[in-house]
Amino acid sequence: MSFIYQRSSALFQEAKKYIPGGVNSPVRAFNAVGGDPVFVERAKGAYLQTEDGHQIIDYIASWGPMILGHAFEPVVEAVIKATEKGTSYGMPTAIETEIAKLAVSMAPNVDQIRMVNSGTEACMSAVRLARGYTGRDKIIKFAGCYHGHSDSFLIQAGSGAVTFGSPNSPGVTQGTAKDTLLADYNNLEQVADIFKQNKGEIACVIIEPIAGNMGCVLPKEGFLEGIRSLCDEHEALFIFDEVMTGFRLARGGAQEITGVKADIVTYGKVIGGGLPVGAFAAKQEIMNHLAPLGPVYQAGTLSGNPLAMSAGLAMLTYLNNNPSVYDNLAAKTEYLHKGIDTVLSEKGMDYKINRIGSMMSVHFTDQEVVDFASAATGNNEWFKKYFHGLLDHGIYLPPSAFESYFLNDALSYEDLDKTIEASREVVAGW
Ligand SMILES: Cc1ncc(COP(=O)(O)O)c(C=O)c1O
Ligand SMILES: N[C@H](C=O)CCC(=O)O
Repeated sequence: MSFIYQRSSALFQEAKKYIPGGVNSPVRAFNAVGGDPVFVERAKGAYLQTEDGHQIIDYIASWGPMILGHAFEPVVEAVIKATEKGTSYGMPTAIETEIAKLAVSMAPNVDQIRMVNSGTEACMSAVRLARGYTGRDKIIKFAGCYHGHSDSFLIQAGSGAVTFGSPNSPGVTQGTAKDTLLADYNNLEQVADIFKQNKGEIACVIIEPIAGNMGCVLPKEGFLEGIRSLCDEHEALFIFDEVMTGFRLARGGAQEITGVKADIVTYGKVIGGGLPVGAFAAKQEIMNHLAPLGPVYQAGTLSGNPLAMSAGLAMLTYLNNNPSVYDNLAAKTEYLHKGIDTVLSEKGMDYKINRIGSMMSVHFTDQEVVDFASAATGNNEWFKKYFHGLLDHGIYLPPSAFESYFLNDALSYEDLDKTIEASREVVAGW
């Protein structure tokens, strides 16, 4: 079987005339896997309907937000209802407090939350808040972690930045770059060394507590706990970037799963129910430093937009009332993991599969994938063949090895079996 994407290719050619590279976010362009991207016409549940009329199984869920599947009824209804009342006011609304109250009741260790429009904004604002709070400039980040495209983070960044070979983007000034100090994921000694060499200068450590932008990479036991202690010892703040993991891995995200407390937590994706939302949250004592209460300025014309808040509220309400979703998702992800594991091991291939909750990634390498360097040992030719092979069978995986799969609750075991069988057929000929 081979799906044809003629209309997608034509649409891509047209798009390239008016949009740089034909896309509004680089990873969509398929540069890492070759070929033309698939254009989507609509989506429902676990399936994307392509512009060529094919129904394909979706494993990216809009890069995470669509945890309950596409066009989830309660979210769609909430957005329609909100739209009928008006699309933006630039004035406070009751729904902003409603979603804030619910979000802080689900997330551990935070009292208040501020809504923004993207994960990038959330992380950028969280770091500014940490700098304003501590009166220090330097931050520590980890190679292969992606915190959006704000200047301070485009230093050895993961996701599209590394996929496109510019983890350190031109346009980021030396002045900005010098304040971002780098460590390897899962290397606590390096973090301790950086603290030692920059005594009294580190404002914060920002991390994906469970990483999803170099594939899915899990923290080793003691790693996050060790950073927590270092931050306490040096009076620096610990920022968990939970843009991917927040409300996805558990009601309380990675903080709940790891048991490690962050000082500031950033959110995105699921919290917006598929609309453009980001957020950052902390204890009141830290949040009091934000304008209009404190001197750290942060703002947004469309922040707390009523459509976005309605979508987010419907999504969080469902997840809060149906915690079994998380167990179901974890069971489905484990099933897929085991199925692909069997196929690849029977074939005698070098591979590693990392998984937690509803996130996983397949790495074509013989090394344990624990940081960016080990993720980069993956055989990209195999990755491309695997990606296109599955796409030919109507299965859409993330089009880069430096991304995670995101499973959604609408996926059936039949969909998972189809994916496993397709994997078997794809690698059979290798
Ligand atoms: C962990 C993480 N942080 C931040 C971001 C930035 O979010 P956005 O793309 O909404 O700006 C992303 C995704 O892009 C992400 O995965
Ligand atoms: N890894 C990124 C977000 O999670 C991928 C989405 C994008 O950059 O468009």
